[in-house]
Amino acid sequence: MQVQEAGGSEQWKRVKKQLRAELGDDVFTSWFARVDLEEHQDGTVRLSVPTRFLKQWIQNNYNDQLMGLWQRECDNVHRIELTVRGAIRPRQTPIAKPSLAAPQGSKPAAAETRSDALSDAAQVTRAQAATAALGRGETSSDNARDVLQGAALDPKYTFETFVEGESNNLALAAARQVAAGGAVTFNPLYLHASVGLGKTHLMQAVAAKARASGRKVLYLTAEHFMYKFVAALKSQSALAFKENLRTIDLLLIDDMQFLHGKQVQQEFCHTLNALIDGARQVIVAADRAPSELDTLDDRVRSRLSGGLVVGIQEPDFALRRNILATRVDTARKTYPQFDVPEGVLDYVARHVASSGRDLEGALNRLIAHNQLTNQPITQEMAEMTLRDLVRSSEPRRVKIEDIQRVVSKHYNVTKADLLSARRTRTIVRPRQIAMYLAKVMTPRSLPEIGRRFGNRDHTTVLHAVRKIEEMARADYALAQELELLKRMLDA
Ligand SMILES: Nc1ncnc2c1ncn2[C@@H]1O[C@H](COP(=O)(O)OP(=O)(O)OP(=O)(O)O)[C@@H](O)[C@H]1O
Repeated sequence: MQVQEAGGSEQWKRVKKQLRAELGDDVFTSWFARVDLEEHQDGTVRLSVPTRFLKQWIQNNYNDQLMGLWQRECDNVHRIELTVRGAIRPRQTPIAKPSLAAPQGSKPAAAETRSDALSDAAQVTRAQAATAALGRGETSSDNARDVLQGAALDPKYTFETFVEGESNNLALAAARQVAAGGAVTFNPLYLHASVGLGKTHLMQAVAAKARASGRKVLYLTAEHFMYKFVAALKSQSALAFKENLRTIDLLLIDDMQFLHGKQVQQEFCHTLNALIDGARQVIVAADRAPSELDTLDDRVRSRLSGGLVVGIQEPDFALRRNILATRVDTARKTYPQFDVPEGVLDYVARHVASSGRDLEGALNRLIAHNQLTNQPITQEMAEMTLRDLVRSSEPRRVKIEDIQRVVSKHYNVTKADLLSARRTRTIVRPRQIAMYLAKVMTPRSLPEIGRRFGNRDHTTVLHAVRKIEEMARADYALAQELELLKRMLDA
């Protein structure tokens, strides 16, 4: 057996110096400040760390880097071994005297056994106590513990109040399954949608349900996560922060698009890996698909895409109408006299088309108007009260004539064909598309659109709008074509 190579501590010093240069002070301090060299013998470098968590973390995330740096120092190194120091073992001088060198594995094995007898919770407490004992003060351990508190949940956001529609049914089903617990199947679950389409509502519904069933849940926005992480780094309690995160059963990160900063992303990725590898559930929500999160590091993006990615589309008329009806029912619990005629609900659902948030805003405005003026809610009152909202939700100021011109040119039919009663397929489809575009791109009502398309009934227009919405959901090429037409009209 080869005895301890002289100069190991010098080598370890250089390895640490290089690690610090490569990782930066903050990351180096949070992971490597408490790593000691125990032995360097027979090509094996034995390092010790204070907790099992730290051992696993370094093994999972920094093993190759450590190996590379050691091999630069000494090319016979072929193995890095990490062991957990016992809680009360006095710190040893890194290099044992040659005559005292223990047989390979004997001491670390004992240390490991002692440490394994301690629960994870005890280790976390110990890490925090150690941090405090190092004179880093109350704030560091407070910060670390504080991470588990997460952001407050809005009691309104439950599965019961979430309205299902074609644009969100897959996301809802996945969220329900995750909330129910059991075997972890989609991990991470990644929900994406543009603003106000119900991501936060669904995330919080999952969090509330999982928490009620006794699971340890942490719901944070990405900004919140960054803030906590940076605060932990500043107070030098990053290790306890990460150890605490590791005890979570379900981690939910909202508004992922706001996660910035290389170091924070790196740490988030490590946390993600640790949780997923430990079969803990992670749910992430963002305003776009992972592939479009261009501020994110490739590794984070790829890990995020590795579970189930589900988009929530814009609500169709039926869903908007149902969301409104549900909201009216809820409002009636507080204002029993609140009454919204069906026609007004249709009007709001048709004209406030962009998101759940806008629908809610529109309804709140009707309630306020009704309460403050005692005026009943009528079509006229709604049109007046929601004037600016309807106008601002009009995506663009496009004229029906422009739509007819662009569509007829694109599909090679005449405008007269579009307005005619002819029912050949080559004319029916472009006509329906033109009516659909008139609905989504102009503020015109269905009867008015009908009139402008050869005096058709408003139900014919409604049928065309639904038909095209339905086809575009199933047919990606058609959805693309509609986008193209919209862009041409928008130019
Ligand atoms: N399907 C739905 N059923 C009931 N309410 C909904 C639905 N979709 C959206 N909402 C409501 O619309 C509002 C906005 O939704 P939410 O905050 O969840 O959107 P978001 O996608 O997280 O948007 P942002 O990215 O802007 O945060 C909330 O009040 C929510 O309850």
